[in-house]
Amino acid sequence: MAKFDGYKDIYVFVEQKDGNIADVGYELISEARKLVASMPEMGFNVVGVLLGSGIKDKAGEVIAHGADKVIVVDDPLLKDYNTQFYADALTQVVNEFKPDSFLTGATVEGRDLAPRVAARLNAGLTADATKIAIDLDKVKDGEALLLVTRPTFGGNLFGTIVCPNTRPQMATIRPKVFDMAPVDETRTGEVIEFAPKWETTEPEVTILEVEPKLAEGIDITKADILIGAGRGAEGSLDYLNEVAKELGGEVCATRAVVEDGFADKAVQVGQTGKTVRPTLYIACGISGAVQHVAGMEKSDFIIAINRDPEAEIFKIANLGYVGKIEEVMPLLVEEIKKAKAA
Ligand SMILES: Cc1cc2nc3c(=O)[nH]c(=O)nc-3n(C[C@H](O)[C@H](O)[C@H](O)COP(=O)(O)OP(=O)(O)OC[C@H]3O[C@@H](n4cnc5c(N)ncnc54)[C@H](O)[C@@H]3O)c2cc1C
Repeated sequence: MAKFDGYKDIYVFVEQKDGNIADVGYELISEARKLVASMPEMGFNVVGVLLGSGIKDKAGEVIAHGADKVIVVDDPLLKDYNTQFYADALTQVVNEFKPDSFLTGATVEGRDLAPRVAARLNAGLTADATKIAIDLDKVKDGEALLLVTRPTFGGNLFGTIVCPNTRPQMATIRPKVFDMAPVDETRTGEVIEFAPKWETTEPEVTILEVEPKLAEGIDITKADILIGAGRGAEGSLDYLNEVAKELGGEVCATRAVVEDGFADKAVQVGQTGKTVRPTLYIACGISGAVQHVAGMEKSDFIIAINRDPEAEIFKIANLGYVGKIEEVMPLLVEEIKKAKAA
C-alpha cells in the first residue's frame, strides 16, 4: 500500500531480564509466524527486537524460537529495564527499520514501554489484547491490517480494534494466551546489530532499589497462615512480609495486585487463582470482591483490615479492623514481636 511504503514485517519485543528471555516474547513470535503464514503474498518476516547489555549471544535462541531476523541493541545503558533508555532505543529501531506491526507482551515492562514508544511515534496501540489476526480481505490490496481483540467490561465483552491510519500497528498482548512453538535449533536467521544515538546518557529517573515480587515459588495452598495483600496494601508489602515471617505464614494476593505487577500469579487467590483454606487469613486492603472471596472464604478465621468501613470483606470476616494498612501493619508487627518475646 503506497501510503505505508517501506513498512513491512511483524516485529516482536523480546523481553529479557539478566539475559533470561521471558516466555511471552517467544509466544508472540510463534503467533506472528502464523500471521505471516496466513498472508504469504505480503512476503513478511518475523523480527525479534532484543534490548539489553551483554545479550548478543541470545539472538540465536530467538531465531530458534521462530524469528527470521533479530535486531540486537546491546548497550550498557540497557542493562536493567529503564523506561527512558528502552523507549529511546526502541523508537529509533522503529524509525530505522519501519515495522508494519509491533507486538509487545502485556507485562509490567511491556505495558510501560509500548505506550511511550507509540506516543513518540504517534502510532496506534491496542493494549492488553488476547487475540490477533490479519484482515485477509485487505491483504488483496497489499495491506496487512492487524485485527486486535481485547476483553472489556470485566471480561464480559470483546472488542476488536484496528489502527488503519498509522504504522507500526502496535499491540501489547497478555502472556500465556498463545502457545510457544517447539524450538528448532537448526533454524538460521539474520542478526542485525543496532547502535542507538543517545541524546543524553543522563537518566531522568534513578532506580534506587528493586523489590522482588511477593512470595515467588511459594505454594500458598499448603500455608496454615496467609496474609492476603490487596491493592490497599501495595505500599506496605514489607510489613505484610514481616507479619508473615513472624507468624510463620506466607503472603498471597488479589488479582489486582498480581496485575499491578507486585505479586506472582502463583500466589493469586480467587476464582482465577488458587483456593486456600488456612487456619488464619488476614485480608489487608482487600475490597472483598466475589471473585477473591470465592478462593478464601473457607478459611477457619478471617481478619480483615480496610480503611473503608463499608468494604464487602467485612461481611465475611470474623474480625474486622477499620484503618489504614500503613498505620495498622507496623503496630501489628510490633505487637506480634512483643507477644512472642513474652
Ligand atoms: C472473570 C474475573 C475473574 C477474577 N478472578 C479474580 C481472582 O481470582 N482473584 C481476585 O482477587 N480477583 C479476581 N478478579 C478481580 C476482582 O473482581 C477484583 O477486582 C479484585 O479482587 C480486587 O482486588 P483488591 O481487593 O486488591 O482491589 P480493590 O477492589 O481496588 O480494593 C482495594 C481495597 O483496599 C482498600 N484500601 C485502599 N487503600 C487502603 C489503605 N491505605 N489502607 C487500608 N485499606 C485500603 C480500599 O478501601 C478497597 O476496599 C476477577 C475478576 C473477573 C471479572
